Amino acid sequence: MREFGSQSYQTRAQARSASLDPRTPVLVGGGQINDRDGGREPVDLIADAAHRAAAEAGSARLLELVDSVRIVGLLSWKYRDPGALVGERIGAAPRHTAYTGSGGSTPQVLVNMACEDIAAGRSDVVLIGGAESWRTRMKLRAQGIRPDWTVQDESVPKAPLVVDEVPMQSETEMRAGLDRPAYIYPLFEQALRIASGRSVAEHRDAIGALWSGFSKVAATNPHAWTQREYTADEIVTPSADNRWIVSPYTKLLNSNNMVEQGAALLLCSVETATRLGIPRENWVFPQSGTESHDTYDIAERGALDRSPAIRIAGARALELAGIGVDDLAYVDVYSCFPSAVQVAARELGLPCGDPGRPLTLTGGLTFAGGPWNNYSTHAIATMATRLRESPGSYGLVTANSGYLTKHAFGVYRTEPPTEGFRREDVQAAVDREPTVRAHPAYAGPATAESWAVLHDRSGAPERGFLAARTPDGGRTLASATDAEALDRLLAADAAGQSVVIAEDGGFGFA
Ligand SMILES: CC(=O)SCCNC(=O)CCNC(=O)[C@H](O)C(C)(C)COP(=O)(O)OP(=O)(O)OC[C@H]1O[C@@H](n2cnc3c(N)ncnc32)[C@H](O)[C@@H]1OP(=O)(O)O
Repeated sequence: MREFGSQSYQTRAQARSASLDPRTPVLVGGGQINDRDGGREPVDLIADAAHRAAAEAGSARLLELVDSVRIVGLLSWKYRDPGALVGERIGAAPRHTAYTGSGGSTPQVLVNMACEDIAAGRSDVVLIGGAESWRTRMKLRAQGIRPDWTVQDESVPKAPLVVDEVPMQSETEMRAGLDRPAYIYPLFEQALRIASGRSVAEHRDAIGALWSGFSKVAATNPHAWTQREYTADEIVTPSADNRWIVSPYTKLLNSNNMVEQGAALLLCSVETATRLGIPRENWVFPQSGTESHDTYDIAERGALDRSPAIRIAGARALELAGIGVDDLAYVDVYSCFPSAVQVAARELGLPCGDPGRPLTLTGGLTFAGGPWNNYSTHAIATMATRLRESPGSYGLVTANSGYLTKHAFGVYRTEPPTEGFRREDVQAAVDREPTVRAHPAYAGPATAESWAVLHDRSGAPERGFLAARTPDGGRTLASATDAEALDRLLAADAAGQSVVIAEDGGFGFA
C-alpha cells in the first residue's frame, strides 16, 4: 500500500531532496488565462499567464531571473520574436528566446528540451508559453479590421525555430482536398468503428459518452472555456447550435479554436528553486520525455486506427520513468477529436471510460478549449497543480501534432527521478513498423476502407472523403461531391465496397 501524502512519506521525501543534484530540472509553476472579454494580443496573455505561474510557484523574483523564453507557434498573430516581447512584459532580460513551428505536441517537446538544457546548465530559469486570441482575430477579420497589435520591425531578428512545423500537406492528401484536421480525424473515427465491429448507432453512442465525460471534467475546471456538462445525446445530435461538420462529427466533437486563452510554465534548477525559497511542495519533477512521429502522409499508415509512434514512444516514456501504465494516477491524453483519444488510449493500454482515471484533466480541446498549438501547455499546468495535491503520484501528458502525426510524452511527479530526467527520441524503432504504399495519383479499381462526409452550414452533405485500398495493398485518398456517392456514404456501411478512383482524385461506387 502506497503512502502518498502521508506524514512519513513527506519526511522521507524531504530527506531525499537534500542529496539532489542541484541541476535537476523542476516545474515550479503554471498559469492559465481565459480572456473572455477578448481583444488582447497573444504576448499580453502569455505575460499574464507567466505572472500567474510565478504566483503559483510562490516567488515574485522568479520572473526577473528567466533567462530563456520559449514560445509555442502562434496562429492569431505573427511576431518575429514573441519571447523578447514577453520578456519585456515580465521584467526579465532573457539571454535566449525561441519559437516553434505549428504542432500540438510542441509544448511537451519544449518541456523536454528545457529539462535537458537546465540539467546541462545551458539555461537556469525557462519560461514556456503560448496563447491565442483567435476569437477576436476572426471577429475583426470578418469586419475587414486588422488589430492594432505589436509589430516588430525588421531590425528585430527572428527567434530561432527550435521545433519544426509538422508537414500536413502530402500529395495524396491534397488531391482529395484533405487539407485540415477537421476533415481527417473523422476518417480515423470511421476506421475505429469498423475495427470495433460496432454499428454506426452504437459507435455514435460510444463517442457521445466519451465526450460527455470530457465535458463533465471541463465543468469543474476553472480554466475551461466551456464549463458545462453536456449529455452524450446533446453532443452527437446535430442541431442549430451543434451543426454537422464532417460526419460522424458534429461541432461538439471538434476541437474549439474560437477561444482567447494563454498558458505558461516556469521551470528552473533545484538549486535556483532552493535559493529563491520556492516551497518544496510546489516542486514537480519531469521524470521522462519521449518523442516520435507516424508517417507524415496518412495514406502510408499501416492502419488508420493505429499509431505505432504512440505505442512505442508512450511505452518508452513510462519505462524511462521506471513505471507501468497502472502506476499512473493521472493522465491527460491529447484530445482534439474523439478518434485521437481512442487511438492513443488503446496504444497506451489505458481503458476509455474508467471513472477512477479519466483520460483528461482539463476537459479537452472541445470543452476546456483548443487554442491551436497551445492546448498542452494548459494540460501540463493542470497536471502540475493536480500532482501537487497528490504528492508522490505519477502523471502522464500526451501531446499530438497534425493528423495523429507527431507525438510527445511527459511523465511528471513531485518526487525527483532516481536517474535524473531522461529524454529519448524513439524514431528509429517507429520507422521499423510496417507502413503501406501511398498512391498520390492512382486511378482504377479500389476498395473502400474509411470515409467521412463534409456538410455545409445548412446541414446538407457537400463532399465525401474516402480512404481506399488499391489492389497492390497500398492506399489512396479521394473525394466526391455527386449526390449518388454522398448518399451511399451516408446511407450504407461502405466498408469493403468496390469503388473506382478517377485521375483527378474523384471516385464513384462500382
Ligand atoms: C493536432 C490538433 O490539435 S488538430 C486540431 C486543430 N484544431 C482544429 O482543427 C479546429 C477544428 N474546429 C474548427 O475549425 C471549428 O470549431 C469548426 C469549423 C468546427 C466550427 O467553427 P465555426 O464554423 O466557427 O462554428 P459555427 O459558426 O457553427 O458556430 C459558432 C459558435 O460556436 C462556437 N464554436 C465553434 N467551434 C466550436 C466547437 N468546436 N465546439 C464548441 N463550440 C464551438 C463559437 O465560439 C461560436 O459561439 P458564439 O456564437 O457563442 O460566439
